[in-house]
Amino acid sequence: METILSLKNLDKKYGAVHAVNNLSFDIQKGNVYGILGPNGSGKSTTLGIILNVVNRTSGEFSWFDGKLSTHEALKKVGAIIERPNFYPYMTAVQNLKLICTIKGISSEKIDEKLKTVNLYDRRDSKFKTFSLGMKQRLAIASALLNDPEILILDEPTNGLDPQGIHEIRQIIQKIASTGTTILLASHLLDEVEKVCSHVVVIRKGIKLYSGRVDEMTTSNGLFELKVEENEANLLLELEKHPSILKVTKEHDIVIATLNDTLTASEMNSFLFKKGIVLSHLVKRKPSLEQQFLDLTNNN
Ligand SMILES: Nc1ncnc2c1ncn2[C@@H]1O[C@H](COP(=O)(O)OP(=O)(O)OP(=O)(O)O)[C@@H](O)[C@H]1O
Repeated sequence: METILSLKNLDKKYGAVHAVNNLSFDIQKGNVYGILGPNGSGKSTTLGIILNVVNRTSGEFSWFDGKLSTHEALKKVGAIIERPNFYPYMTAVQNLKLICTIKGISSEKIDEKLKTVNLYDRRDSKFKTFSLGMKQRLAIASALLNDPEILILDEPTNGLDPQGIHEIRQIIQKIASTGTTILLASHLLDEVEKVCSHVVVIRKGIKLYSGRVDEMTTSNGLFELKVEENEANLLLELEKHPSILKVTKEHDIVIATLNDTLTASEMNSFLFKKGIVLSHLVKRKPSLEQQFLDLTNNN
């Protein structure tokens, strides 16, 4: 697997504020990564360091297995880390042409990138007529003009309405499906869950977890159960089962949290043999939100 970016023991202090604390992780080609953390956890600072706009205090980072200097590597990176400045009285196409001229890149990809972000029909409209969501989509088009290996976005849906958020997330998924690696910073669990395959969870600059979103905890999940009669017997049998860590109640539903793997049919058949007939049985994984809270609490 090709490593696009590698961070090793990266550290950044702003005076007494330890914004990034000994942070290490790798970004592999073709995945969608989220840096997830609450406000002030060091996400923007981390992105600033790898894009050479913030100086690190210590530690290392290397692009493309260290084969290229950071300056050369950044030509293969598309990034939006601030609200971009476009000219309000120029059209979408005119703005993108100007960016191509400034960056010294060919303007032949402008139409293709406008199509990617669903702005082709509005290509000749002035920037000042665009909604916030359209402005953000034009920014993404501008970051794609050089066909980057990796697209970096800082809080890409901040300030947008639900429709705008949905559009941006769809576009990110579309870009990822063409093989472009993506790294986005977000404080929204929901966003990372919907868009990313991998996540680096940070709090106060410290990494709490990095890995696949769907393997964020080793939790075995839980069962929701209900019986029409003799609930006391159900509780008793569940408490005796070796794969069950704890038994609690939420309204009229019994929750059995697992400490080992157990399928719904195994659970059903175990209880049936004990003479217990269930009226409700659902197996659930804890939500990402719960997993995130568990991680931050445990650390
Ligand atoms: N230029 C700066 N000077 C001093 N402190 C800074 C500076 N930039 C960031 N910080 C501090 O570093 C910490 C991390 O900030 P950073 O912006 O990287 O976090 P973040 O996770 O991106 O948060 P947000 O989503 O709110 O931008 C915060 O405590 C912040 O106040």
